[in-house]
Amino acid sequence: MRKIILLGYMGCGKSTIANRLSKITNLPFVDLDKSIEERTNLTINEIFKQRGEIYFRKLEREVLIELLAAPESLIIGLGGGTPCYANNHELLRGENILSVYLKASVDTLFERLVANKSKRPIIAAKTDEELKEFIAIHLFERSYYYSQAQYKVIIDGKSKDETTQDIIALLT
Ligand SMILES: Nc1ncnc2c1ncn2[C@@H]1O[C@H](COP(=O)(O)OP(=O)(O)OP(=O)(O)O)[C@@H](O)[C@H]1O
Ligand SMILES: O=C(O)C1=C[C@@H](O)[C@@H](O)[C@H](O)C1
Ligand SMILES: [Mg+2]
Repeated sequence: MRKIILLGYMGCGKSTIANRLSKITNLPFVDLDKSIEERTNLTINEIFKQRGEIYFRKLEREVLIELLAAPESLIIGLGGGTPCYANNHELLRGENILSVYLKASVDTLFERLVANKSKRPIIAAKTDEELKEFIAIHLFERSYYYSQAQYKVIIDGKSKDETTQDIIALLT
C-alpha cells in the first residue's frame, strides 16, 4: 500500500502538516519520532542522553523499515535527520512511496526553533547566536539527502493550509 513520506529539517512542519493531511485523506499519520518514543518508553531527549545518538540512529532505521513494510497506507513524518543517516534515503525510492521535502529557509527555521529548542537534543544546548549559524551549516550539509525526495514543497511565507494543499495537489 501507499506510503506518503514528509521529510525536512527540524521545525519545517512535518508533524503539523502530516496531521492535517491525515484528516483530509483519512490515512493514518505515524510520526517516526513518536513511534521510537513509544517503543522505548523514553523521550527522544532521554534516548540521546542515556543511550547515545548511534543507538538512536539504529533504532530510527529499524522503525522506518518496519513502517515502510506495513500492509496499510500511511502518512509517515520522518525525524529531521532520518534521510541523512545509514543510506536511509535509498529506502525512500521504493515503489508506492511518495516522498515530499518540506523546504524551509534558514530564517524560517531559526524563527520556529529559537523558542523551542529544549525537546530537540541536537540544538538544545546552543545559544540563540550559535543556533542560526548552526542551522545554516547543518541544513547545507543535509540538503543533498533532503533533495533526494521525489517532490519539494517550499514552505516559507505559506500558511499551514497552503502547504497542506500543495501536498494534496501532488497526491491526485
Ligand atoms: N506553515 C506553517 N506556518 C507557520 N507555522 C508553522 C507552519 N507549519 C508548522 N508551523 C509551526 O512550526 C513549528 C514546528 O512544526 P512541527 O513540530 O510540525 O515541525 P517538525 O518538522 O515536525 O519538527 P521536528 O523535526 O522537530 O519534529 C510548530 O510550532 C508549528 O505550529
Ligand atoms: O534533526 C535531527 O537529527 C533530529 C530531529 C528530530 O526529529 C529527532 O529525530 C531527533 O531529535 C534528531
Ligand atoms: Mg515532528
